[in-house]
Amino acid sequence: MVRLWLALRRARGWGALAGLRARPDKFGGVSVDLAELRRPLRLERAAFGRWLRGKCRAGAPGAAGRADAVARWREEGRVAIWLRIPILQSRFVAAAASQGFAFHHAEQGSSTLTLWLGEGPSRLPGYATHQLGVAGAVLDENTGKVLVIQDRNKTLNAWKFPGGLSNPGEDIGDTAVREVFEETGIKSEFKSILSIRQQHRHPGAFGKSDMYIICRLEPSSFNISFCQQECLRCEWMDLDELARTKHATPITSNVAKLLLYGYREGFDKIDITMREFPAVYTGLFYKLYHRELPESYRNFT
Ligand SMILES: NC(=O)C1=CN([C@@H]2O[C@H](COP(=O)(O)OP(=O)(O)OC[C@H]3O[C@@H](n4cnc5c(N)ncnc54)[C@H](O)[C@@H]3O)[C@@H](O)[C@H]2O)C=CC1
Ligand SMILES: [Mg+2]
Repeated sequence: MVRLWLALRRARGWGALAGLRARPDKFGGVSVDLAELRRPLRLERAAFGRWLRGKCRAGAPGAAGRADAVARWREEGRVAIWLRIPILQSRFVAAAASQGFAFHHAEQGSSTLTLWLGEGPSRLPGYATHQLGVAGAVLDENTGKVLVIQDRNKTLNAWKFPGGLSNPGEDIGDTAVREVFEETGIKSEFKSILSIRQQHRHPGAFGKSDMYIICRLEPSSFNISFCQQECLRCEWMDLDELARTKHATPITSNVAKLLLYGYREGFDKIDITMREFPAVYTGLFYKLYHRELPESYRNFT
């Protein structure tokens, strides 16, 4: 009899759920990570579905592997369930979806699904809403020339500042400096932010919103060696000419005029500069970007 029970248990994979933990969060939800399954291959998709539905009797008391998972969390007054599923265990996604779970987000190696159990519409925060692109307006103050490119992959060959998408965890200024170097071979240093463009439903952002920041950079090398895959043309152009030409993208045109104003009247008129501070999270720092604040106001108490 015991043998039969064990055989049944093994066949259905219920034992694989033992040891799975439900971790409460400070908002009243619970998180379950299927990466914690000890023998994921032994757990059948249907068995997982039954466990979620609350029709199996697997696992130890107190563990997430006990019966009535969703119903029990609902009774306990949990407001939400976060379910992380490693990509190789993706067969469980459909089982969870049939219980009302929906995708919250996916990373390269896993997806996270959520189910809102609380009163009224879901109050769970969404995932990433924007992609970030950063360009560098590299101005050689000695010659009044600015570095411009034409993209190889665009139908309209308009002049623009070199730039591209930010990598995860990358500072705005670092993206500008890196992209400028990769696309043109020019080395530069971050000075300030000049403009921020927000565009919703951007076709190049998979229909999401796009933030496009243009930074003012100071060059430390001048010999162009541009990337043949990404750029059609690249040159140092008179800032006056860029501000006047019709062959520039509208954003480039506007920012060229702003940069010209700063070049003539003083960059303090246009710069959004950066200061770094320790974050409340131990060991981390953040960067604060704002217009120049006089010393007397910085120390204002
Ligand atoms: N007004 C302006 O001056 C313009 C501003 N932007 C902004 O610049 C930022 C993006 O800059 P980019 O130079 O485009 O990024 P980027 O410099 O990071 O280059 C993107 C690379 O990905 C490749 N790529 C894109 N989609 C692809 C696909 N489906 N398959 C294969 N390869 C693909 C491209 O060919 C390119 O090599 C965005 O924020 C955008 O809004 C873009 C164009 C013009
Ligand atoms: Mg680019």
